[in-house]
Amino acid sequence: MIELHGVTKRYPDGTVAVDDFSAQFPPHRTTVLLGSSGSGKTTILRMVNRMVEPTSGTITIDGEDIAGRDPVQLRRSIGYVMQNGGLLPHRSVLDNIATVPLLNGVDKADAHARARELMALVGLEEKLGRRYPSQLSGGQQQRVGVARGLAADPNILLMDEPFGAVDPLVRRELQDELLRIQSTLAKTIVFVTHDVEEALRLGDQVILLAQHGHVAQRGTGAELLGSPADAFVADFLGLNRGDRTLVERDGVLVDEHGRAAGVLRQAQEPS
Ligand SMILES: Nc1ncnc2c1ncn2[C@@H]1O[C@H](COP(=O)(O)OP(=O)(O)OP(=O)(O)O)[C@@H](O)[C@H]1O
Repeated sequence: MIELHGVTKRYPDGTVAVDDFSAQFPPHRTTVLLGSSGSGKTTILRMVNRMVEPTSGTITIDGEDIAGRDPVQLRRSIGYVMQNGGLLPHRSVLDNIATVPLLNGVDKADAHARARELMALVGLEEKLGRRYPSQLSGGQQQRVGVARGLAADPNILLMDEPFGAVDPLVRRELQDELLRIQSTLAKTIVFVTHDVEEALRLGDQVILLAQHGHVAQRGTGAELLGSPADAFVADFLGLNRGDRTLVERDGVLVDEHGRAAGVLRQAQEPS
């Protein structure tokens, strides 16, 4: 369990990105931080692996305050996937995936063998392993990013708008792939997005943020849709927008004409 208690981040220029944020990210579940640009999602995510240090407040992982952990060791123990993959341009796909195991001292042959397994897991053909990132499509690069995040077999995977830069069809494929992977690996995932549909599809828990990391509402997607806390939440979720009223029916979002407008993630036990 990842727990944040009264966490505030004030950047050196005085910007209060996150103000008194508290939350729990339960194990083996996907928590989505949903919010518009500048609401503090990335800052919250990066405080979990100490890429950003909180100004005040406490973050614990399984009850242990991470302020007492070695930051480099902590960072390497947590998977991190960022928008555009964040791949190293002059390293092959295999080397990119193997980055953290290699840093951890795993020998190259073993690290590459593991990288090849992960390529299969995320749906990449083995022959792509010798290519450089620029020789891949955007969707393939994102798959490499996911494989790299999983390479050290972390319990926790932080994902920062990982599918934001690809077209809607590929985005949907990548979401499906993540759901499939998560149904077997059952990692503790924290996933940042500003896309409502993506949040509803992927999140076991959705935390909708207003500015400064203020929690507008948290719950399952169905809870947010079924009883939005206020006008901001309803508006953000696209409920009651003009002539469009979306309701949830058996896990599917439908409009007033009964047309499907999206799919909700069903809470399920990982197998
Ligand atoms: N290094 C920094 N120095 C100063 N201000 C920062 C820094 N990083 C982020 N901010 C500010 O903190 C606030 C929250 O930013 P953050 O990137 O956490 O939001 P976000 O919700 O992830 O946004 P986006 O979806 O655009 O990535 C914004 O006002 C941003 O300008």
